[in-house]
This record gives sequence, C-alpha cells and structure tokens, in this order.
Amino acid sequence: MYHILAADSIKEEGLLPLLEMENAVVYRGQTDSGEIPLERIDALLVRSATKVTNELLDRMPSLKIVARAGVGVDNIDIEAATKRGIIVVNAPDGNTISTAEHTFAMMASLLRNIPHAYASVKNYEWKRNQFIGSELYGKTLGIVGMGRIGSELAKRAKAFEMNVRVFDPFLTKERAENLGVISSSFEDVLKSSDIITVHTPLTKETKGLLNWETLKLTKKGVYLLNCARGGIIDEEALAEFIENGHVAGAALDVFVTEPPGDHPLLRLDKVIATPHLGASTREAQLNVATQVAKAVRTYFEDKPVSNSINLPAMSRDIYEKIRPFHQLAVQMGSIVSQCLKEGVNEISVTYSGTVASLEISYLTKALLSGFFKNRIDTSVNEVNAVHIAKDLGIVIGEKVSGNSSGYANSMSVTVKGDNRAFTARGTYIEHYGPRIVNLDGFNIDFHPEGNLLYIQHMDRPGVIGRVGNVLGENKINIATMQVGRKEVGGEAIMVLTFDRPIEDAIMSKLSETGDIVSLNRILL
Ligand SMILES: NC(=O)c1ccc[n+]([C@@H]2O[C@H](COP(=O)([O-])OP(=O)(O)OC[C@H]3O[C@@H](n4cnc5c(N)ncnc54)[C@H](O)[C@@H]3O)[C@@H](O)[C@H]2O)c1
Ligand SMILES: O=C(O)CC[C@@H](O)C(=O)O
Repeated sequence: MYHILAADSIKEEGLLPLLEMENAVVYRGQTDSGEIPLERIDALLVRSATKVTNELLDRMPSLKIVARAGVGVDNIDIEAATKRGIIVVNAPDGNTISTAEHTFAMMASLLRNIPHAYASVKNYEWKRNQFIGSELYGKTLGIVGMGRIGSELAKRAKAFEMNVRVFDPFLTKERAENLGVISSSFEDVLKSSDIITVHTPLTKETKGLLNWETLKLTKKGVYLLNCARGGIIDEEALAEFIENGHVAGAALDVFVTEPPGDHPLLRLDKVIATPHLGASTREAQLNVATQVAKAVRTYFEDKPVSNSINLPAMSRDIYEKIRPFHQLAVQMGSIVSQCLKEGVNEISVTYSGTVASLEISYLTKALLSGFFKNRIDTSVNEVNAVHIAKDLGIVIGEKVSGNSSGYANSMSVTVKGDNRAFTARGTYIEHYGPRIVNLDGFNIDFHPEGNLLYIQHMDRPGVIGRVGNVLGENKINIATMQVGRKEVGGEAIMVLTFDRPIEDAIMSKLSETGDIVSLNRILL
C-alpha cells in the first residue's frame, strides 16, 4: 500500500488519479500538523507553503517522490532529496497562462491606479483627478526571463501594441524573432524600459538581480513588477528607489518571506500587492494538481515520469526505446560489483551501436545504481547514484565508441580497483533479451538473471567434470552453463545458473576441486 500526503490545499479534483488507485491511501494535511504518519509517507505533494527541507526529509524515511504542484521548486531542497534518491517532479506549464494573465492584470492595475481608486470609491469618494494613469500602448515593456510565462506575457503585451524588449541568456535569436520581441542585453532592458517585469526562477544568479546598482540604470519613473519570486528584486533597494521617486510604482505578487507581515514595501502607497496569486485560478490549480497526481501514479506504476527535476527528461517513446538497455545496465553494474570485490576508484562505461544515440547518462546512472545496490546501505537509484559515487570519490567516465564488436548495440563497463580492473560487455538482442557477451576479456554468452556462479579456472581436462560432480553430489541442479577461454590451456571461465543460491560450504568444496583460480556468486 502506498501512503501519499497531499499538503498545501492541493485541488481535490486533481487528485483523482491517486484516489482511484486501489493500492494507495491519500492523506490531506500539513507535515507539521502532528497528525500525519510522516515515517510511512511514500509520496509528498506540495504547493509553495510546505518547505521540503533536509530536516523534513530526515523525518520521512519512506519518501520516494516529491511532487510540486507548480513551477518553482525553491521550497524543496533538491540536493538533499537527490542524495536520498528521492525523485522531484513539478508541473511546469499548468499555471503559465494564469500567471501571465495575473502579471498583465497587475501591470494594468498599477498604471491605472485601480487598487487605490477602488479603495477610494468604496470609501464613498469620487476623486477623478487623483487617479490619472498612463496607457500601456506604445510603452516599452522589459521582460527579464523569457521562458513560458515571459513568452505568454510578451504575446499579450504585443496585442496591446507595447514594444517588448527582453533579456534571457538562453533565448535563441530565432525564438525571439518568432515572438516578435527584441532580444537585448540586461543593461539595455534596464535603460530602455518604461515597465520591467521579472520571470526567472529564484537562483543564486537571479537573487537580487535588480539591486542598488542595477536599479540606478533604469529610467526615472520606471514601473517594476515581480510575479515570479520574492528577492529577484532586492526589497530594501526597491523601497528606497520608490521613496526617492526614481521608481514610479511596483506591483508585487511575491515576497522574500510569505506572508510578509508588516513589511516596509507594504507601507508605500506606490506599491500594489497580491498574496502570491499568480497561479491561483481554478484552471491552473486543476492543471497542476492533475499533472502531479498523474506523475506520482506513473511513478508507482514503474513507468517513466516526465518533468523530473533531478532525472533526465524522457518521453514515453524514448523510455520504451531505452527500457531494455536500462535493465541490462542495472544487471551489468551488479555483475561487475560482485566480480570485483574491492574498493573501486573508477567506473567507465562505453556505449556503441544503436544504444549510443539514446539517453546514455540515464543508463550510466542505472548501471551505477546496480553497482552500489549490494555495496551500501542507502537506498540507491538513478536519482542519487552519481552523488553516491562522488561522495565515495569514484571517478565516473562515459563515452561513445564506434566499435561495437560486431553487435548491433553494446555497453561495456570497466571498474578499476586498487589492485585490478574488471570489464563486462553486454548487448541487447531483439527476441533474446539482454546478454552478457564478455567478462574480464573472455567471450561468453549468457542471460544475466537469477543465481549465477562465475568461475575462473585453468583450461585443463576434467575441471568442468569435477565442478559438475561437486554440484551433483550436493543435489544442485545446473540450469544453464556457458564456458569461454582466450587460448587453449590458458585461463578460462564458466558461468553457471541455478534455481537456488549456492551455500558457503559448497563454495569451499568447489574451490578445492583443483585448477580453480576464483569463484564468485552473482545474485541478479
Ligand atoms: N506568482 C506565481 O504564482 C508563480 C506561478 C508560476 C511561476 N512562478 C515563478 O515564475 C518563474 C518563471 O516561470 P516559468 O514557467 O516561466 O519558468 P521557465 O523555466 O519557463 O522560464 C524561466 C526563464 O528564466 C530564464 N533565466 C534563468 N536565469 C536567468 C537570468 N539570470 N537572467 C534572465 N533570464 C534567466 C530561463 O532561461 C528561462 O527562460 C518560476 O521559476 C516561478 O518561480 C510564479
Ligand atoms: O502554489 C502556488 O499557488 C504558487 C505556485 C507558483 O509560485 C509556482 O512556482 O508555480
């Protein structure tokens, strides 16, 4: 049974994909209410109120997925989640239109004094001269951050015949042309805009993007808007620039601390504000809740989850192509881990043939998860495998090669330890499934599954028979057996599969049969 917590008043209707699951129980409530069995929760759905901190994650040891019903994930400690192997997903486009419309409404309200005029009329006043505003028509709107919301806002501004200048370091010339906007430098946007609005995520780079220095570059009488995240415009600097008359007014939907309490900006008449309402429409809330509920359900159904923040994005089509190799990668990681029983310093994976054109970084992560599974206590998966490798000081290599050794596709992994290295090569053959075709330089061909025994021995008459005898005497049935050698009379290998694991006592007997170099049980 999966235990799912939907916090932060996520729209109930959107939870339907989860409520319909027979093997899930959905709790509603806050993580700090004391009423939720946090230690049992497998999936956590949040909006912006819940802060998914390292401490909260410590109290949720069963957590596997955090789903943010919205865009910004700055309320989630992604690093801490990733280290624990917790997948983080968001709903990136469900509230785009709502937020763009809200920003537009804020802009119009600000320039036409609507909140102030409304309050005055409600106070039975009729002061028409006091609320003279400005037209949007012909004004230059500077948009900082031309992603989903910035782009939708630009379209609306164009419809109002505004000039749109934008700054986004990742905006291509072609996209700017398609949107009919002028792509400029940040400085140029600051200097030329009558109204500036920010639509970037809150990151180390964007925190205080508009600050004491950059605000000086703006036009006197500029209007500023922040419907993205508190702190992108430095709040203290903004208050000062409004008070000294440089900034004509500001519209804020977001604050560094929410709710902002008795905030200096709220005492200023030229500031209009809403309580983080950008995404607060029925449509957006249904969209984002449905998107994340579907993502969580998909995850529990063991299917690829789109919109993951800490895994490569993958469509269903791409996943279907990668799926067979994914299983092979996990098995290969596990095989090399069990065959080289010592600390490793380096793991290098080489892809060739058809697999090389797929999302190989995902396969490398899968291989690492297979490698670490039997080595460390922490639950390890594609999300945290690279972190774990880094923490252990293991160097990860990943490359594509033109040499697939005659196979349509091939994956090869070499692990280097303090004393020796070990290599395995695998391939996926249509209708046959995954095959291991080389172990430690020996050509072989076996299906990587179940209880295996990997024996390195001298290529001498009688070795195979003696191994068979020991197993037969101990009533162990050999399911399959493959042999490989490099040269006659040199070293050779056997890979045997069984219906049950081989006990320690039998391993000792096998090691004593003569001409055995090494024995390794492999459990896949
Ligand atoms: N007020 C609300 O309720 C509400 C609702 C939704 C989103 N948001 C906020 O709006 C932000 C934008 O949302 P979106 O869906 O458009 O995201 P997005 O990822 O589509 O767009 C963000 C854009 O910012 C650009 N960017 C990043 N760093 C930049 C920098 N230093 N300078 C200029 N541009 C930079 C990126 O290239 C990207 O194009 C979100 O991160 C979220 O914090 C707020
Ligand atoms: O949950 C909300 O209402 C806010 C969402 C918004 O800030 C976002 O980043 O998507």
